Amino acid sequence: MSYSSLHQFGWSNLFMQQLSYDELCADDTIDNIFRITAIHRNRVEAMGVNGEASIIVPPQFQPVSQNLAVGDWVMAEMANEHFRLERILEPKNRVRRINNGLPQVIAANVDYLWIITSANEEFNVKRLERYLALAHEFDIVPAVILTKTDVCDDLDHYLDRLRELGADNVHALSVNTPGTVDVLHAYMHEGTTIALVGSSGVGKSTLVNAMFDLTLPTREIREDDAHGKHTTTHRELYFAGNGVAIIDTPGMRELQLYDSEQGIERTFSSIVELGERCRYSNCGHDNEPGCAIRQAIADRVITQAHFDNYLKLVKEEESQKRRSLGAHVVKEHTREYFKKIHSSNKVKY
Ligand SMILES: Nc1nc2c(ncn2[C@@H]2O[C@H](COP(=O)(O)OP(=O)(O)OP(=O)(O)O)[C@@H](O)[C@H]2O)c(=O)[nH]1
Ligand SMILES: [Zn+2]
Repeated sequence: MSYSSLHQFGWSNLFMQQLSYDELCADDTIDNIFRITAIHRNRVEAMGVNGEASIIVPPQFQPVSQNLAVGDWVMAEMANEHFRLERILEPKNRVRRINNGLPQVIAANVDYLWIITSANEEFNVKRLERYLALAHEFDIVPAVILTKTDVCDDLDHYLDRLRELGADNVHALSVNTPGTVDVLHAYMHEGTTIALVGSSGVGKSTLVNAMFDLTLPTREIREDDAHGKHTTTHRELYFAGNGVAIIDTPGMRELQLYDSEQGIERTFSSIVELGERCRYSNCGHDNEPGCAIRQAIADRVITQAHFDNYLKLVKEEESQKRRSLGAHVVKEHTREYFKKIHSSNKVKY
């Protein structure tokens, strides 16, 4: 079996180069390489060249939710007829969030984030901005996909709002309008990993089923745990026939931003740039004279809602930092943050 047979699951040189010379020489190394498809309390489900396997996670990698995510590449050894996790390969990226005050990893090695929204009352620019910030923070290429354009009376309204987002990849389509989904083929090459986000009912499953050789099963799988009790678990990564991996996790839907300062800056780059032009370096963008942000809102260059959402995300980011790092660090962080916004750092008259 050659390593190229792992490409369909997303294997690349990034992982290959983490193997030692001895590992590369050994014939059976490839049988011990897996990509995680589901996470449980003490074990993970994974895909390898010989098919699916269940891998026991020993104590040094616990708690599983903080150390491993769907999409991770791992190495495991067979012991007593069970695979045991030995090593986690350094990922290309990892999506994190805070859950009950603790950082949790929810997905790893993601190439594209398909941010799905529908052309109806579900549509919400603030939510889209939040998802864009998430993608930027974790180095994932975002694509905003507007669905259900076939049942919408005023498509221009939605297209205008999308334009205001300033995102690079924006697509409007409907599974009922032949040809409109074809633009998405540009994202679908062998070895690519696409994660889906979007509210319930926007058409995520419908789109995946239309685009891929794959039927998304019902999300909840009943199974027996070690004590014979029923637990509900989630399968979260699927491989489509064309070698594309799809990540669809509840965690992504409940996302809160974590350590997302850079993502916020990139998503709201126009606001950050405007802030540098305020007359006073410590401008609170409230009623100060010479505030470039207030002026831009008055001139309709940016909307009040866009600025409010920016402030909300900055505040959310700070309160999460406070919870996870302690108040002292947040104070320092906030100072640095605003220093950066006012990097020109001089008062202009
Ligand atoms: N008219 C129209 N209906 C669509 C389109 N895409 C999806 N739908 C319908 O929207 C409803 C919800 O679609 P789903 O694919 O189940 O939505 P989802 O985002 O996967 O929802 P969850 O699984 O709850 O997260 C279904 O009744 C679909 O038939 C579309 O392009 N046009
Ligand atoms: Zn200002």
